[in-house]
Amino acid sequence: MSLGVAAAFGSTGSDMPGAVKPAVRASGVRLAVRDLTMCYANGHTALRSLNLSVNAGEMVVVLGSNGSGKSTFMKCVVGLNRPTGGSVKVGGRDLAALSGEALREARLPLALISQNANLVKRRSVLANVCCGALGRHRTLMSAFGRLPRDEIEPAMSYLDEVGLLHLARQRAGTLSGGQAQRVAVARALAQRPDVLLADEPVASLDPEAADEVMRLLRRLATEDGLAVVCVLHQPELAARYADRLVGLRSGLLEFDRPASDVSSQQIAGLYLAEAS
Ligand SMILES: Nc1ncnc2c1ncn2[C@@H]1O[C@H](COP(=O)(O)OP(=O)(O)OP(=O)(O)O)[C@@H](O)[C@H]1O
Repeated sequence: MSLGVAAAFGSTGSDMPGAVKPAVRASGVRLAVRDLTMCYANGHTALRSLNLSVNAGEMVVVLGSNGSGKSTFMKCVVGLNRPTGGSVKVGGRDLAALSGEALREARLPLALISQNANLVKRRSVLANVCCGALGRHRTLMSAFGRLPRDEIEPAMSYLDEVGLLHLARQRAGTLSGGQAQRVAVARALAQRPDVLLADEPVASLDPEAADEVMRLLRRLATEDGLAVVCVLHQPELAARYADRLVGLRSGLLEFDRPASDVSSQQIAGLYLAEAS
């Protein structure tokens, strides 16, 4: 808990009631994808027997050209697409085998950040972050328009975590693109996930803002023990921040290796091969 949050609550920090410090997660596999296959209704197979494991504290970046299956992969993992084969295990439960309330509950440890921050522009930054907690408090949906009181203090600490505590009371519609994306990260943290999925989180950001968001994701993996899976179209950012690079081509896993072992030729080949 930073002095900033402590000051906002007139406290010295650790003695604050209900203070939330992001827990450093125990090590171990957080996401285990086995033989993941997705064949769309039109007969197009977008993923072919994909295998991927992500540990706590690890940051994996998925690369691949347009149409290689990156978004399909993310949607299958988070349960927005029902895979036609394979398993997606989170916390020991196979999301691919669940539906309805059981799926909703089982995917609570997963948080997704998209290309657009999708904030409610007319509401405050703080209110937007609190919204991330709604999945854990379903009855709060009925109190729409009011901040869940118990979640305000943690939300402030998540804002502090992304370096935007000073903007807590500002309307979300006034933020820059980079700030909005960092608020989206704070909103994801309010969900208290074990696995953070980021689908092209820097696509609409300038290089400086993109770097800031990537640094943040890296820190959440290293310091808070989150398992981070990020889809990027910027190989140079991927090489700079990821522990592992995963290359997709036509729905197939082309490589899954430590970032330092992947050559620029291999990355270039990923895109050239897809085009041919
Ligand atoms: N709902 C759908 N029905 C049929 N085919 C689909 C559907 N969604 C995606 N596809 C196809 O599946 C393949 C993979 O698409 P996907 O969106 O996962 O690729 P991507 O790697 O995320 O691409 P991009 O980098 O352009 O976002 C593409 O050929 C796409 O046309």
